Amino acid sequence: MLRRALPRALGAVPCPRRRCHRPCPPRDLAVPNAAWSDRMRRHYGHLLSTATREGWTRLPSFRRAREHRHQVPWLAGDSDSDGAGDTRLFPRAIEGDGDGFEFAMFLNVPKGRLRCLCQPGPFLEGHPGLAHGGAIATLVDTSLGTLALAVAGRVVTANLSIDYLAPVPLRSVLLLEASLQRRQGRKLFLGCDLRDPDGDTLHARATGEGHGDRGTLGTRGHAAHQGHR
Ligand SMILES: CCCCCCCCCCCC(=O)SCCNC(=O)CCNC(=O)[C@H](O)C(C)(C)COP(=O)(O)OP(=O)(O)OC[C@H]1O[C@@H](n2cnc3c(N)ncnc32)[C@H](O)[C@@H]1OP(=O)(O)O
Repeated sequence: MLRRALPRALGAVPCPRRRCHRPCPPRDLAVPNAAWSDRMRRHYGHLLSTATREGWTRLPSFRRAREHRHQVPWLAGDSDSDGAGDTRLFPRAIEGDGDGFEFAMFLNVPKGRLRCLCQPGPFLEGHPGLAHGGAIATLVDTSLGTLALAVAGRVVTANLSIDYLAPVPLRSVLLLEASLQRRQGRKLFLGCDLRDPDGDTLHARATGEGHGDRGTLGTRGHAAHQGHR
């Protein structure tokens, strides 16, 4: 008891690495939690109702890449070498609700589009009170990567270019709208805008290039995402 009370009395903060090692079923993290702001919840509700009406798919999101294998069998690479290790999908590496990336993605494969609603948390700080450019790049890469995987199967990011146009305050709400622009052989060209969904602010604009394995750019991703909601 003294061991717990003493650090508290000395003002110690809880360790941010709150890691759970107990075996438990994968938890879908792309749903509202107590750390989501009212704005985040409102936009999520709107996207969800639009999704149902207009044929978009809400993507579940898990802590580990392996937990996505039923959706995206080619996501985790060719090796099982990480099988026994304690790995995390990078944007899900921060465990406290609201501390890192809170996001939910909606996909429309026939239209070649993806929307990612996001609330960057306080552990993504760059300049005081603002999101780090690398955190924004992570959001962009994850969104473009997810869209590329969905439409084309096994793809890796070959190139990413981001124009940072306006700073992103921590805990703000952002809407990233991504689209597949064109295909050229094994190459996919994608782009996205990152905006304040309630205002005029365009925070970032990015383009990315995904490259597929020889012979894999086809309709595998499309088939894998059919009927997944
Ligand atoms: C629901 C899901 C939830 C889960 C969602 C999780 C989503 C996660 C998404 C994460 C995405 C990532 O971070 S992926 C990780 C980061 N990316 C990587 O590690 C990729 C590492 N790089 C590579 O593997 C390779 O370099 C490739 C595949 C990109 C290229 O290899 P290659 O195909 O053998 O290359 P090569 O024959 O030399 O060149 C082929 C053509 O590509 C061009 N080319 C080669 N490299 C590049 C380049 N970097 N940028 C532009 N163009 C390039 C060449 O000029 C040539 O053009 P031409 O002469 O034909 O015109």
